[in-house]
Amino acid sequence: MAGLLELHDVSLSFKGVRALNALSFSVARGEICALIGPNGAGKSSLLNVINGVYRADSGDVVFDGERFEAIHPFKAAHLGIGRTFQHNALFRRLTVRENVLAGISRHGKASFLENIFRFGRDAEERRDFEARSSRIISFLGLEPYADTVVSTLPYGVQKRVDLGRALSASPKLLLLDEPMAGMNQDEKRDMSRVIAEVNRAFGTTIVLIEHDVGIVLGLASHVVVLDYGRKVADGGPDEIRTNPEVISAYLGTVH
Ligand SMILES: Nc1ncnc2c1ncn2[C@@H]1O[C@H](COP(=O)(O)OP(=O)(O)OP(=O)(O)O)[C@@H](O)[C@H]1O
Repeated sequence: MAGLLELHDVSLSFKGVRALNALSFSVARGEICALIGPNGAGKSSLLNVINGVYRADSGDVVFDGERFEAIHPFKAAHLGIGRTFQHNALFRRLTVRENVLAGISRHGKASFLENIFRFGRDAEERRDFEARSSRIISFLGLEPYADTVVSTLPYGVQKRVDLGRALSASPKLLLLDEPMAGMNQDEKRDMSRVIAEVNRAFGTTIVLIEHDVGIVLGLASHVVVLDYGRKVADGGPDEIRTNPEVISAYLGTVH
């Protein structure tokens, strides 16, 4: 069966630096796929090609049966590709609820400001958005912070808010760029549990970048290992865990 996301021979260079080199793999509907590999391997560049921030030099991307060589990020979002960034894409002076509402509003008739400040054309739509944002906030365990300004929250909580913002648009595919970066082990375990719950409860297909291999092998059902823009391994966590080349080159000792 065709994957929700398929990459065919995707290459991308920056002034002679090959960020992605004829990369092909497929992400099945409903799976959690982790991208791992050393710094500079091409992981973020790949997410940027998938959601249209970068245009591949060659190759193509097929998302949900639709093939594209280049896509605008707004179109990607409209097709159902959601995204978080290494550095959160949050409105730092707005509250958690307002940030989640902002993610939803992008897909509505009323403007973001109309929804935030509760004026505007479509009261029914606004009530629906507010109910959806409350459900997401509750699902992510963010209720205690719902009316708190984002910039005052601990980093780990902000990462969860960013996940809520991306989730609010009900994406089919969620791209998470280092959702656990800068977290301690307890925060990572919490975030990992939340990501698994999102995947299970909403059936959202997830592609994530994470450096902590222990966390990745416990969370992902599919792991793609990159180095210098090339794919060096592609399989289930057990396959990756026991791949001698992967262990010696990228993972070190895995427990
Ligand atoms: N906008 C850019 N301009 C120039 N070079 C870039 C740009 N983005 C990425 N690169 C280069 O492309 C290569 C792949 O970078 P990329 O950020 O995709 O790797 P990564 O695996 O995400 O690394 P990290 O784990 O450090 O985030 C690197 O050599 C990087 O320097």
